Amino acid sequence: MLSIKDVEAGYGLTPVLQGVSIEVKAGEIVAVLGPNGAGKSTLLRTISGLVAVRAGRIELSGQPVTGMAAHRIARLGVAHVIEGRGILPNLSVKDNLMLGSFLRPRQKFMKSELEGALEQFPWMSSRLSELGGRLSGGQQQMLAIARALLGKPEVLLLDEPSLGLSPLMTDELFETIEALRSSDRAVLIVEQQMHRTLQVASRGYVIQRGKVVLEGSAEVLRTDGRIEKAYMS
Ligand SMILES: Nc1ncnc2c1ncn2[C@@H]1O[C@H](COP(=O)(O)OP(=O)(O)OP(=O)(O)O)[C@@H](O)[C@H]1O
Repeated sequence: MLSIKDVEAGYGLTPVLQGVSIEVKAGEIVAVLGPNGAGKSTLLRTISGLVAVRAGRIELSGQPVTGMAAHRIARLGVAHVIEGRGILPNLSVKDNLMLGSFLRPRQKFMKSELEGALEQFPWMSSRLSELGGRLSGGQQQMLAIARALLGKPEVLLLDEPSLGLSPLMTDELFETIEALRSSDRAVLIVEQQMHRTLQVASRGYVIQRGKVVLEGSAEVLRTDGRIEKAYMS
């Protein structure tokens, strides 16, 4: 579904990703872990076209998207829930949700789609007319995810969704993420909460200084002491 091969990317003169290769198949939740500044967010930004690819290639369901503009990549089915939620605080919850369907201009925003989203996030039903900015941090994060899902993405990129959430909201968020597993969607999640993430992911990659230093099944990574080392050094 999503294939990243030998990708290099960075900002100005600073190289960040240095030959990163990652695969995410449909139906998988794959974790990207690693210390602060390793390049995890840069990896997601490179996939969604917000940061330019300097070398290597990115394919989406076999189609090359390397160097494509971000809006085209989004249209091909990549939804990026950026770090820090990114909802529009002055729009209602419903309007925020409706923005999720803008990628499919020829289709009307179906009532049934909204109902589908609300089934997944039942608490939203009673808050549809409230301003997004009045929701708690965790609820805003769920709203950002619900909005991304309304675009019916093939690939969902989640950047540190638990950042700043209370332990209770974090529990709820991880339950939501686990429920995102579906046979036709690939999810790539960047998280600091290593153990929690490896409970919902099937596989993971550990990035250190812009390189993949460890990869494997979540089960193996959970018990691999090298993962802690990668965080320390
Ligand atoms: N917009 C930017 N301009 C210049 N350098 C940047 C920019 N964004 C990130 N960097 C640098 O790129 C490197 C990788 O940052 P990135 O945010 O991808 O790391 P990360 O692994 O996601 O870490 P964190 O968990 O702290 O967000 C860091 O050295 C960071 O300072």
